[in-house]
Amino acid sequence: MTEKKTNTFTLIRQENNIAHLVMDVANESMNTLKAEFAEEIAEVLQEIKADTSLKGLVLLSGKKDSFVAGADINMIADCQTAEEATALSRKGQMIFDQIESLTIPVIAAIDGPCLGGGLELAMACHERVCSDNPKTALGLPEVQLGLLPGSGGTQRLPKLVGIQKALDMMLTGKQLRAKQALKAGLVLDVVPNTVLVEVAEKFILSGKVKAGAQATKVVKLNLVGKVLERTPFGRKVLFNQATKTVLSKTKGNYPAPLKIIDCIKTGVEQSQAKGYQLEADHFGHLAMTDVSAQLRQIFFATTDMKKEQGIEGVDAAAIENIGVLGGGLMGGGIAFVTATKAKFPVRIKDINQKGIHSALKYSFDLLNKKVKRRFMKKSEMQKQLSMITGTTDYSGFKNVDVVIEAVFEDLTLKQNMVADIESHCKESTIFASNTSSLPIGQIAQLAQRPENVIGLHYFSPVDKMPLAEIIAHDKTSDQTISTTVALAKKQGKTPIVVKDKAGFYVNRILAPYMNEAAQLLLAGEPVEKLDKALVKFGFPVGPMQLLDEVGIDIGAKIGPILQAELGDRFSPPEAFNKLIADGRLGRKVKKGFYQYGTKKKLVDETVYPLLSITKQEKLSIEQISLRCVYMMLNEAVRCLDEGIIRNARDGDIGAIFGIGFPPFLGGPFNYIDNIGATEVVKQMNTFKHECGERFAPCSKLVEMAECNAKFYE
Ligand SMILES: C[C@H](O)CC(=O)SCCNC(=O)CCNC(=O)[C@H](O)C(C)(C)COP(=O)(O)OP(=O)(O)OC[C@H]1O[C@@H](n2cnc3c(N)ncnc32)[C@H](O)[C@@H]1OP(=O)(O)O
Repeated sequence: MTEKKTNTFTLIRQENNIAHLVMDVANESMNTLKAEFAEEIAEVLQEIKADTSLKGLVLLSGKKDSFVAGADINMIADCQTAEEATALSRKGQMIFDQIESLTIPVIAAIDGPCLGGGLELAMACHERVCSDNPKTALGLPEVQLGLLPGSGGTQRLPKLVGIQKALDMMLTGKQLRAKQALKAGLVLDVVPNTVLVEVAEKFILSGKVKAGAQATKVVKLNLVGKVLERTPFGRKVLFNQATKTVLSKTKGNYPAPLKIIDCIKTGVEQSQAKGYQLEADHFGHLAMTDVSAQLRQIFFATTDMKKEQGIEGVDAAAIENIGVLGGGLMGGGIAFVTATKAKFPVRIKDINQKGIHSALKYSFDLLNKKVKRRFMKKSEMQKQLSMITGTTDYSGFKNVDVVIEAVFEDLTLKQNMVADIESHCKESTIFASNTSSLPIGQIAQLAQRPENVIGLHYFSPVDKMPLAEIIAHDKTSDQTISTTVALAKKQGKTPIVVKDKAGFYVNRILAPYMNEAAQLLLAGEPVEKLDKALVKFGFPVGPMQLLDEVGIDIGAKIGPILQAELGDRFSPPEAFNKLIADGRLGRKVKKGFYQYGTKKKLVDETVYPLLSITKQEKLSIEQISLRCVYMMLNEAVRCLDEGIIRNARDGDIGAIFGIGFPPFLGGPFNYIDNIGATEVVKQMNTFKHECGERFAPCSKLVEMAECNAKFYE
């Protein structure tokens, strides 16, 4: 065995004349691709080419459980000009071309994440094989950073999996698990990681991997697929449809998806060389956009947040068993993420069997979907379901470490639950309330061990929404905070620690925005126009639809609580009581601002006479969105000023992950920084003059405007 070593790569020649090229970036937990590797790779390739007795090459990672997480995002963020970023892309393309043009068979042995530039590298190899490690994932997530695959990915992926699948992967950034990658034809086989390299070698020795095979690979397609991908007319339909879908989803706010389509189309219809050129040019341009800068910022922020403990220096207590009180929609969702993501056994208590069944059904339905799609084996589903059990008394609660309460929003009921848990569980058991509006301090008021009481506020649907608010009251212990943060992270959530004041952070900034939309409706602006305005601005749904989804009664219940503690800008419009009296509670009763049961989404026009509204369109879409959004911005700044959130970063991530604040704007604080506090204050004063005192900019914002300050320096 001979060896050649550079900083990052080790080339080890095996006795069977196959060489292993091991990538291991020094001092980093994961491999990422950097421009400076070009010289190291050139050196290694020269060595490989010089050895004429080599039969093949296996490319693998020296890191445990991870292959290559893509190009180094810091390196892209450091580019000062589009030309610089284009040059980076060109360099990547050229290096990968050199790997592809090796005359010995090259196979990538993938264990763990193989993303972005990492997958582009693997696709430049002549074949790929991956492990069945649950961490193995193959994808091109560049679009989520406002970029496109810039090292040949837009050209190679369509050749390997077909145009439709490649469009789907690149436009959504979705990652394929091992089995999905096999089904898509992206890998030759899926094997346990203990034999991964051995199998890769066997593929070379058996002749299954051939140098130059990429060029002749024919993707398996059904008849419709052949018509769509292999005829000019079919491809025209395909690309037009993809463009239409992108525009309807992005409302023109995200430039990367259209550029991705452009690159694929150019490569397929013209030539690979033109495709490469366009890919590099578009990559350079996209890297310089504000959209990409904001999306990269979100990546950096969430990576930092993964490391935070809740309270610095205070370790979380060990947890093994979780209890959930209430088997409703929230309780069911919490049990699901606890059992399937955190992998803790869950004991659900409800007052009746029906509640327990509905919680179990929640998990069954979600897991069964995976089984039906063949993403999961039935035995695995059964194993996961067996982690969730139910009771109508407190049997099985003696050993739970954390109890998450998800019962009705009733203070006395919740205080009784605290007392129950204190008498049925261990002294150390944490009581975490999923309340969305009641102060945690009041829930803990009668507690014997208030230090164990905390808020853990999830968003619906729990299995999808990534945020959790962790609310400490005055007496919550530091260890309770760190333990709850650790639990939320294990459940797959991004937690933010917030102060115990009405509405916490997310609902507090949402309420004035929703109220403003209600004011606009009462002034005659049509329901669908309000929703269209905010969707165009970048929210996933508009305020009227959101009210229908959440429940008009829920909004009405939270409003007065916020008003009592925070003032009149939170007073919900009185006219909305008529909606509740009319039984118009939203989607759950199939009666709200919209009609339900119709094919097309239609406004229920009877809502106008019910609220004594005469429709009259006075404002533009832009004016509508600004009025709603500026109310939210102002409240977010107040939250920062009052210490409700710890910093602007938490406020931005909270708004994006909890409400769907447009990610491309980077969250309320990044957005204000971009517009400039002075400009925001000026606009708010204009609104104040036109619409009333509720638009008065808060003192912190005024102060920032005066000294031209930013939240992020
Ligand atoms: C030209 C090309 O086409 C352009 C590109 O490739 S752009 C990059 C595309 N790749 C991506 O978007 C993947 C980004 N990374 C991820 O999604 C996640 O890190 C992951 C799924 C790979 C792993 O997640 P997880 O196990 O939770 O680990 P996580 O804490 O996020 O990351 C571990 C470390 O790797 C770093 N890292 C991961 N991917 C990185 C990347 N692409 N660039 C820079 N750093 C990266 C993280 O910053 C973190 O660093 P730290 O230890 O110093 O804090």
